[in-house]
Amino acid sequence: MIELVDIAYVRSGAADLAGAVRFATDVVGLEHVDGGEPGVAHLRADGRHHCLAFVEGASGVIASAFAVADPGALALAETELETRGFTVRRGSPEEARSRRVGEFVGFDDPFGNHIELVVGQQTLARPVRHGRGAGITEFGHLCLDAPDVAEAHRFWSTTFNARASDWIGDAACLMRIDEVHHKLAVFRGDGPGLCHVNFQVAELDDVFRNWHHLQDHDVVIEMGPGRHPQSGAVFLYFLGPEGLTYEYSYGVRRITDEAAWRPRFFDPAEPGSIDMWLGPTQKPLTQPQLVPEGLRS
Ligand SMILES: CC(C)c1ccc(C(=O)O)c(O)c1O
Ligand SMILES: [Fe+2]
Repeated sequence: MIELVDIAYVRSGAADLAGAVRFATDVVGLEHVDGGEPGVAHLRADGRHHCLAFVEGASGVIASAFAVADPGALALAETELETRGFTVRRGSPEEARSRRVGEFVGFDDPFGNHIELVVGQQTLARPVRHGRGAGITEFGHLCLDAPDVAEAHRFWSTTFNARASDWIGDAACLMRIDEVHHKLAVFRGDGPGLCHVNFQVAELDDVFRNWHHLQDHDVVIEMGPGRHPQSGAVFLYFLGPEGLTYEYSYGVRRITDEAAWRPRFFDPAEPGSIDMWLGPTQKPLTQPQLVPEGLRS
């Protein structure tokens, strides 16, 4: 069993690199950390050097990365994945530099999502210079697509230390690797992909202020503001360039009594199972079946 200690970053292709960076800073509120690396832009939300990297090229996710504890744990993870039949590739020193990590390995999960395991992700001591005062405090979670959510859970919970916190039928599984209700989610999709990246904000007011800001700037709101019954967080999903969906959320649950927590099963057809406030979906999050019938717009 490989122990993931945190999420690290998402690396994504951007056909219009400047446009993707402009949106991530001026609209989302991330910091552009100028690394002087042509064709690569690093975006920062918290102490991590970056949690999102755009690489000039075809749009779409390149890798989703998780941290393991140390180089010994990474070497063991490499062996374990190979024993389980995965083809694992060690990143070159140059690739590691671009990711601001000490070392990393990459492999494809059973559905074709490219995953990187990293050690020594760089921390920046200075405060985040937010592109806009959106209230972002942290890179909250990443959500992958997979055609079979139960199978994806089996993979993440047997190969790794991920535990199901809650299920939304066979449409989604929310998994924790520490006390936070989920840092990894899997959402049913036709194939592999990145469903969304989540950023936590400091206050409830930030969600609503951001909602107005996004509307004022003609950003496509995909869902929200609403409240997820799973994590209890107030959320807002919106669409950025390159097809990347962002989520702001406030107030995610922490599971502090590990032994007492039992995953719950929410029926996606039941009103309120995604949004306790029963809000409409302006643009469905890829999968219309997630939105209860009658609430679909
Ligand atoms: C609809 C998606 C998969 C979802 C569901 C619930 C939560 C939450 O409880 O916070 C999310 O963050 C989601 O992205
Ligand atoms: Fe989410």
